[in-house]
Amino acid sequence: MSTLLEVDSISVSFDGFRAINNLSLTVPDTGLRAIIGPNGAGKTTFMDVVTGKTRPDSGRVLWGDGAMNLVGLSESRIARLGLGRKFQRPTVFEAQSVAENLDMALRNPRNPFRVLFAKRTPEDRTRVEAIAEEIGLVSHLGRRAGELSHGQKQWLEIGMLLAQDPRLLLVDEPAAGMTVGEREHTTDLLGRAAKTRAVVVVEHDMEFVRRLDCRVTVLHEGRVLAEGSLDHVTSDQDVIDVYLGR
Ligand SMILES: Nc1ncnc2c1ncn2[C@@H]1O[C@H](COP(=O)(O)OP(=O)(O)OP(=O)(O)O)[C@@H](O)[C@H]1O
Repeated sequence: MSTLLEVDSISVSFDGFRAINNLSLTVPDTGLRAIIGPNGAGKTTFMDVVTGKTRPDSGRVLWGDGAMNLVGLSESRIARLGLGRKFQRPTVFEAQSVAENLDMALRNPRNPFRVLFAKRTPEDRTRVEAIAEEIGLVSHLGRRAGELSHGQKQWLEIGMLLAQDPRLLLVDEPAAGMTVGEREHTTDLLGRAAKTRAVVVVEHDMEFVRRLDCRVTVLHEGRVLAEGSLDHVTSDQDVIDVYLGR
């Protein structure tokens, strides 16, 4: 395993308030990582910096074998390098079928001419089915996305990101609003996706993080408070104090 992403000493201030304070962390090229932290810990700002939405005041975000610095690159350029971001709310094309949503995602990113001129090839169809299988929606391929449950829409959107074959998938609170069964399915799905790429899950829900069974980074006031297994970080006195609001 080698390092895919290295966040090196980044700081972000909003009107003099330090949302991220000299934060450093590394993400290997495969496997799951959870980032947790109380409200205002800087989780969203962290994702915004990595994806190019927010430019840090200082620090570097290094990517891939060549340690390319992503700071200053546009969001679309960073996405094309292989960084996919799943926002909290599902954004799928509700009027289109599950298959059409996956198909569009498959054709969309790298080559716009392909989207304009290409017919759907047998390979595309096979790939759509493989992704539907992976996200557990193979029996729903013909359904309109708008008819899916909240959890199914989230899986579809994850599938649309997987169609673009990202090297890193950043997922914001995937378990929010899901039933227990949907959460289990989501854990399995993310675990499978992380076998061949890095998956970083930003989450509030400790139970969900426990099921992910992965290394956890706890953020607080814009810095890393603790890192390790969930058992390790939840027995850390600083983490206990922060979570109990002491
Ligand atoms: N655009 C902004 N302008 C001013 N302050 C901001 C801005 N964005 C974030 N902040 C502040 O920076 C801090 C970190 O916010 P951030 O949204 O990154 O935390 P978070 O861990 O994602 O919190 P939550 O779990 O509530 O979403 C907070 O105190 C927040 O109020």
